[in-house]
Amino acid sequence: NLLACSQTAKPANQQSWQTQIQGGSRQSPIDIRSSESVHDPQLTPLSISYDPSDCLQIWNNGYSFLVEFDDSKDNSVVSGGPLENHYKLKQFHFHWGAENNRGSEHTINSLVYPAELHLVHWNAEKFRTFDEAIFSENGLAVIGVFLKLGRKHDGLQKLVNALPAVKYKDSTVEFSNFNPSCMIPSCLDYWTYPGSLTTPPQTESVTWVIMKKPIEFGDDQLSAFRSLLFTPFGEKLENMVDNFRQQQPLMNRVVRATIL
Ligand SMILES: CCCCCNS(=O)(=O)c1cc(S(N)(=O)=O)ccc1C(=O)O
Ligand SMILES: [Zn+2]
Repeated sequence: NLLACSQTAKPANQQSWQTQIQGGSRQSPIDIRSSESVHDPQLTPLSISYDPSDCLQIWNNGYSFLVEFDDSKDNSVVSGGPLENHYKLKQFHFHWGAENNRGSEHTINSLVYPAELHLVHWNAEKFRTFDEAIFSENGLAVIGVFLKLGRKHDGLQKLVNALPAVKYKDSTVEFSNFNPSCMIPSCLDYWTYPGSLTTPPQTESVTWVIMKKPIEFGDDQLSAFRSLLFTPFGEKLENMVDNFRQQQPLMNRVVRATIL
C-alpha cells in the first residue's frame, strides 16, 4: 500500500485531544496514582538550601508571576533524592484556578488542589546556562508543592503584598530577602518522575519532584493571585486564572516514591 498509513497506532492511553508536542513521550503534568508508584529505598532525602539574598525580583510574564533568583552563585541549590548533580534555583512560580475546584497541574489519584508551586532549578554542573539546560536531558529539576486552602501562610504574605505592583503583563518589581524554604513542607516525602516543562517549549528536560504533603494558605492569598492580569496595561482586563496545562499520558514511565 503506497499511501503511508495516516492512522498510526497510538498507545492505548494516549488521547487524541491531548496537547502532545510532536512525538512527546514524557510530557507533564500527570495524574500520580499512588498505588502504581514504586517505593524506591535508594531515593535519599532531598537536600534543599536557599539563600534569601539571592532573591531579585517578581515578574508578570503574562502566564504566571515568576520570583527570580540570582543564579550566578552556588548558594540556592537542591541536590540528593533522584538528582545526580546539584541544581541551582532560577525562579519559582505558581499555577491556580478561577475556582477552588481546579488549579494544580499535577493531581494525586485525580485529586486536584487549588494551586501548585513550582521551584525551577537547572543543572549547573553539566550545563553553562539555564537556556542550555532547558533543552537538555537532565537539564532541569522542578520541585512541585501543592497548596490547599486553610490557615493564612505567614511566609507567603510578603509575596502577596508585592503582587499589586506586578498586576499587568510585563511588569516587574524588585523583591528581596525572601526564603522559599518557608514554602517547603516539613515532611520531605515525594514522588519523582521524568517529564517536561508544562509551558512552551515543553521540552522533555525536567526531573519532577512532587512533595507528598501540601502547604496551607488563605482565601485572601489565593484571591491576590487571581487579581493578577494576563494582559498588559491599557488592554482589556483578563484575570490571570486557570494557568495550568491539561494532564498528559503517563506512557511508559514509572513514578517512584520515597519511604522516608
Ligand atoms: C526560554 C524559554 C523558557 C521557558 C521555560 N522557562 S521556565 O522558567 O523553566 C518555566 C517553567 C515552567 S514549569 N510549569 O515549571 O514547566 C513554567 C513557566 C516557565 C517560564 O519561564 O515562564
Ligand atoms: Zn509551573
